[in-house]
Amino acid sequence: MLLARRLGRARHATTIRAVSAKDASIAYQKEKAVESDSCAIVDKGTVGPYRLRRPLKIPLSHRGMEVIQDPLYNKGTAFEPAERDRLGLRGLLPPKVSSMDEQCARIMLRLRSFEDDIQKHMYLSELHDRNETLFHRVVVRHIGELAPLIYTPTVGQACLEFGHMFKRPRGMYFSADDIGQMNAMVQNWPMKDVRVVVVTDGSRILGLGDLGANGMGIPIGKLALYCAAGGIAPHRVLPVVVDVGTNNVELREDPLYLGLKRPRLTGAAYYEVVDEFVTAVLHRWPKTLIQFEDFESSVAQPLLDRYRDKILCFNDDIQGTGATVLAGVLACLRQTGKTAQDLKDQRIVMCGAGSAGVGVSTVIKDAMIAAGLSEEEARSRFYVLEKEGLLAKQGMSPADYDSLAPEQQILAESFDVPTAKRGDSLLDVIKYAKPTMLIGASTVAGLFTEEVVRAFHEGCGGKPIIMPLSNPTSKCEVSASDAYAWTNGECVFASGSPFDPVEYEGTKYYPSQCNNMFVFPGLGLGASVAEARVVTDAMLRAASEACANSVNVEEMARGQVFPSVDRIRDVSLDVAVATVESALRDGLATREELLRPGVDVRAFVEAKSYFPAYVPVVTDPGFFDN
Ligand SMILES: NC(=O)c1ccc[n+]([C@@H]2O[C@H](COP(=O)([O-])OP(=O)(O)OC[C@H]3O[C@@H](n4cnc5c(N)ncnc54)[C@H](O)[C@@H]3O)[C@@H](O)[C@H]2O)c1
Ligand SMILES: O=C(O)C[C@H](O)C(=O)O
Ligand SMILES: [Mg+2]
Repeated sequence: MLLARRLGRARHATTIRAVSAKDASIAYQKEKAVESDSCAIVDKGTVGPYRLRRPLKIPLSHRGMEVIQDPLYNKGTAFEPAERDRLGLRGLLPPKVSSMDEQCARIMLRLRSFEDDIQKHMYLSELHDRNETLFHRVVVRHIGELAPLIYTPTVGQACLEFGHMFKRPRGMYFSADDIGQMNAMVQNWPMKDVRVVVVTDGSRILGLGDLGANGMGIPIGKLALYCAAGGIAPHRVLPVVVDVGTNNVELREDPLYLGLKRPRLTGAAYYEVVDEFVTAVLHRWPKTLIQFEDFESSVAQPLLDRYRDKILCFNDDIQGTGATVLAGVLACLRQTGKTAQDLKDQRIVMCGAGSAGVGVSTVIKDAMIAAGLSEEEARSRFYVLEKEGLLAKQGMSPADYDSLAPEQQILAESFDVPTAKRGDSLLDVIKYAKPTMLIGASTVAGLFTEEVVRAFHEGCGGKPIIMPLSNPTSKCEVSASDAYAWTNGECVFASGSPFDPVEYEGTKYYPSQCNNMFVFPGLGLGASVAEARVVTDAMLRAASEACANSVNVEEMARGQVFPSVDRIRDVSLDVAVATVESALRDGLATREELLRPGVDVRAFVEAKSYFPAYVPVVTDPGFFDN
């Protein structure tokens, strides 16, 4: 809490409402209804009237308390009588055997009794540490309600307070002090078949800056979505922090900080650590997908360039976000009866020239070229701003221009308003460029002021599209209620962090959430199931189109350009199938079963995706073969 106070936040009071027997009964009935309404459990072992559930094997030595204390095997009060005898659990649990419905009801009842989101986050992470199957089942059932608690925006607060709230470790830490040891260290992870690694160096955690080793909350949150939304089994995921120090002086001075208390490594020494980590991971798990997450911009693109053609990896903030925003843009065109070809007519003001701003602009620019524009024409439709105003070669010193990354140089070179110059303000750019889309990846809360939004609306000549992508909510460029009010309810609004529906002058508006959560779980599932060699732009484009097409009729009618988060599991399946099909088309899938003629890709991906359900637990010496 010390850090939270230093950063100006109030200490969280734990407020819990009392729960009665009547509340418990209502909660249980609701759980049963949710199950029959929306969760058709695919029990892959069901044959006629017999339920043959493939057992989960655990080491012979695992008995009694050890089973209860292992979150991958624990079922808590749901262990059946025969299992209680078989595993030495009799007497270690209360006599009543709970159903999963009852357990879910208990969790939700307790969760809803907390008033504070960070308390809810902690309660869920304790469940995660105690019973993974139940955690993921609750998340799958209540994803719309729980995603903002286990992921953005609450995960941002959890990272800020990580060192102070720390209870037990999850994932692995590879630090600069481990150089030379990493190949041995990976052997310490107990799971044999890791398929997805999400790694951060903690240097740019959401819009909160350098949080060092406290950034671990991000890979944990992303991988929770991989399991619940993407259908990757929990024993196949690994959250990682590569700790090369932190430039956050407050953290270095905090006695409770858990990472290396020294300035970040840079240059060759930095890349040496990341290279050793990547090599070690792939040495033990050659089929693993590595997702780079929340690396600050000066290393994000160089790391991507270093690995993208050699190993199965992607950078979520550059590529995942690019694919996601393009999906939103394609859905906006669909909303107004247009097609991808009409991308040609868009003019875009992007606030932010970091990984997200440049990644998104590059992806949309390439889509414009695919729609028929020349490279030069497509470039000229983008006005990218940074802290110092418009990023433009004109008006920039040659030295400053040379210091830009190549992707930034491309976006700074030509404009369809030729008088555009370095440092022009957002308001000026809006007035002369008359964009059709205003996107924020600046980390600056309130950047889209009333004056800016009204000028944008006036000049855009149609429905203004506003996408404030910065996370968490405290960094968002404009709130949904302000955006609707300042455009007389006419805008299409899609933000990185979620907003509740807005009532404006008697009409209800449904903001969309434009977050890479709609792409990375499905992209990762698809790339992993296909055992793809690499992640290509074509796979990302296919993922993007699948996401755009998954917005259903009701969502379209409500003005949404992204699906509701409640449907993220279905969307991820569509994205995964599109990813696999793209990999197959380009000869990049190596999974043998997928290479057979006439294979039903959707059925295959569905069959491979994890659904959290209890299966019988048996002891077996072949434990690691699961
Ligand atoms: N919604 C999503 O899916 C998603 C995905 C990735 C990133 N993001 C969010 O986008 C934000 C940016 O991420 P990043 O990695 O690019 O960060 P970054 O720190 O690398 O980049 C921020 C950029 O904003 C610019 N900036 C600062 N003040 C500005 C101002 N007043 N006007 C215009 N530009 C300004 C900076 O110069 C810099 O170029 C973060 O908040 C992140 O959480 C959202
Ligand atoms: O983590 C998110 O919510 C999206 C994105 O990856 C980000 O860094 O903001
Ligand atoms: Mg990120």
